[in-house]
Amino acid sequence: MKPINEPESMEKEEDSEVKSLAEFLMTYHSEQLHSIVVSPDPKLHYPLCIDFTDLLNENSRLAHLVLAQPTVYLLLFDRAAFWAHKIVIKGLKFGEKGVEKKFIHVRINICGSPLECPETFPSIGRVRVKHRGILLTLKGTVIRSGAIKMYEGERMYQCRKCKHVFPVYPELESRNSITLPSFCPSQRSKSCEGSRFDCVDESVIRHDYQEIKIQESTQVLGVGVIPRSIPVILMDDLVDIVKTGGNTFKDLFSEIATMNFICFLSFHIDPVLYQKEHLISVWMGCGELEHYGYVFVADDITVTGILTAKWSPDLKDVRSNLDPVLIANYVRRTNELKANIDIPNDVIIKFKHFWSDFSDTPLKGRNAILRGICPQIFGLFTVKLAVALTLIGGVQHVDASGSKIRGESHLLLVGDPGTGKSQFLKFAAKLCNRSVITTGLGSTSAGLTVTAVKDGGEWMLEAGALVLADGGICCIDEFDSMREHDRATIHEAMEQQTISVAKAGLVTTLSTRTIVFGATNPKGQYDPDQSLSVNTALSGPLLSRFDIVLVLLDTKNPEWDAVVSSHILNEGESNKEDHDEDLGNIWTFAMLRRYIHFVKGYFRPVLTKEAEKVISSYYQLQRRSATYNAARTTVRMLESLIRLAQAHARLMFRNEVTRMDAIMAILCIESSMTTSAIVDSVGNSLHSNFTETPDQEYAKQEGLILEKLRSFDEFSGVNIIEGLSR
Ligand SMILES: Nc1ncnc2c1ncn2[C@@H]1O[C@H](COP(=O)(O)OP(=O)(O)OP(=O)(O)O)[C@@H](O)[C@H]1O
Ligand SMILES: [Zn+2]
Repeated sequence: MKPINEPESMEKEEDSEVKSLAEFLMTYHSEQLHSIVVSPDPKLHYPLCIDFTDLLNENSRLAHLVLAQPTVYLLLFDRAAFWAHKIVIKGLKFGEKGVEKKFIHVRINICGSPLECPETFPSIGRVRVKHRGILLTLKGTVIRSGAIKMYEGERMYQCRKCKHVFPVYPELESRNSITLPSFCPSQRSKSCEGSRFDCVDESVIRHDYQEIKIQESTQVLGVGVIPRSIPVILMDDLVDIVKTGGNTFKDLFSEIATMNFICFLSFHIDPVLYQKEHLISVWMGCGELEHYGYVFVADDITVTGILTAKWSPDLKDVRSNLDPVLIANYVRRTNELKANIDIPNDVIIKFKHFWSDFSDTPLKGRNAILRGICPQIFGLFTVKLAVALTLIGGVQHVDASGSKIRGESHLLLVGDPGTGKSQFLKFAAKLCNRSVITTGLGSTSAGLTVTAVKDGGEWMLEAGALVLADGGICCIDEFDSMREHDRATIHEAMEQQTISVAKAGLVTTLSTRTIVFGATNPKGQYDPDQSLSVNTALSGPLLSRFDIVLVLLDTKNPEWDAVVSSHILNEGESNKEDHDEDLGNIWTFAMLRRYIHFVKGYFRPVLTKEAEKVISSYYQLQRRSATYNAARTTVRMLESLIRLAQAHARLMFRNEVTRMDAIMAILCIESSMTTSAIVDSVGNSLHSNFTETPDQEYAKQEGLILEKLRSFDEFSGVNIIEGLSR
């Protein structure tokens, strides 16, 4: 049985389009064709990726036809690829073995082409009927992934009268029904008029099939706009290409297949056993998955495909709708791309020059950077330092017992209304390349963590804010308003950075390597005599997951009010406080974003002995001091001190954690304690301001802290953090 792509003969078919497309492929993609030809397996579906820009340059007429009539021209392109690979087989060098393939799919990458325009690249919420049938590109985060199924695609029919054989394609819109032509499509000179056709045995082509759902990123929406989502159909080599709460299933299955596990990966409710070389849907409890180190990430993807529509399933008492759906032709995962904010060399040289200018007054240089954080907010030095350290974070490592200690810090602002919390949340979200801004209740039904939803009779997992922000930051306003079920799962999400799910038969583990930046108002009037738990209605264990908790009390402070009001009123003239203008010009938002990204990726600071001694003494002092707050003086505090000290070293553009970094980490923790153990001046972070001589100020603070630690006899004691900070 010749495969569907096989034109009877290029000459007879007079199919000049196929010929031109085949020539284009031979010119631009001979290596891909060659590697397809020498691959051994004739039954697999092979992708052949082309750049739309090349096609546009080579043959703009054809490029526009592919854009306007992709349903026809993508099929012609596949036939052209099939034809071209046969030519390559004929042209193989002596001794090279080529295997004829049945399925080659041309995949169109529009990246960098003029197609990246609103017309052909709208946001998901702007998709309309006018986009139906053209080659469309959408961008979003994978929030759901359905079971992997088999789909009966094209098949051959034969005319009873003239024996002409022709392909018939099922229509997705009408639930893959087959519509036969009313008359024989044979184009022989004498038309046949036949109207009765038989399906040719064994001619049905079956495809791997998977349905996912992508949601537009909340970052590109205005505040309060509901993120839209759209189903996407993946077929053949595109199945499993994205991860949503699931590693690339292929690696997972091939590993399990070799282990001959017959269990069912809980994503697929209807276990379907494919042949070994395809996929074995397998049961697998999350324990085993986690045991094999499979934790999961929601992918940001760009999908190019054909927009069509599909009737929703017939469900009792539920109206059937014609839902838009995108049939994917090409999928590009962009999280890795997004992760690499481009930092040209000349910018790195600027960073180095900046620090060489401040080699004598390093904290003055640091404060110039901190002033770039939320410049519209006056003062709040402690908050700006905490935001910077939280965004930069520490170094993830594995401790002596083999468990992973997170590198990401978490920050909570507890403040009266109007103290600038939301401004900091929004600014921090913009500084990160991957961020989700939400409220404690969560902006979708999935809330903060994850939820199981029934879609077309099939259970799926829908990722919540923390899963969608994996690898970035999740800014949560009204943190205390989260749902009960989120309160339970967020503990694991913030510390172990995973969410174990066991809902509706779905058992898996999702990854949440996310910075959590929360903001909440105190419960009623903040009572300094009460613990943080009482003032925030957040449990001690949940509070202990935050490296820093800053309290912003709008206590009446006349000179502070005068300074802030004059700052706000003069905002129009100069957006900078009175300090060196050119410093403000260096640390623009873009430079700050690049700096944070650079120091986070470039430095892996290790604690010096001095820093270890200061941190371990402070921790032991805390454990013994009368005012210590049990909920916050746990080993977690020790890990926080190390993370913050490492983050401060990175902020200072250094690869080792000095005593200064350790003391800065202590000052941050002290600010969190509200009732400080050793530094009296902290407490209400709202009125912390930048000083003109930070280096001199620091020398005083350092003396004070070391004095307290020295008086504490453990200062020369056993160093308890040896090995913690590797
Ligand atoms: N120190 C400050 N300097 C300049 N502007 C400030 C300062 N503090 C607050 N503001 C201004 O007050 C307004 C309120 O800020 P914001 O909305 O962030 O407060 P909030 O703490 O989030 O309030 P709520 O708790 O009600 O959400 C903003 O316009 C902000 O710019
Ligand atoms: Zn016929």
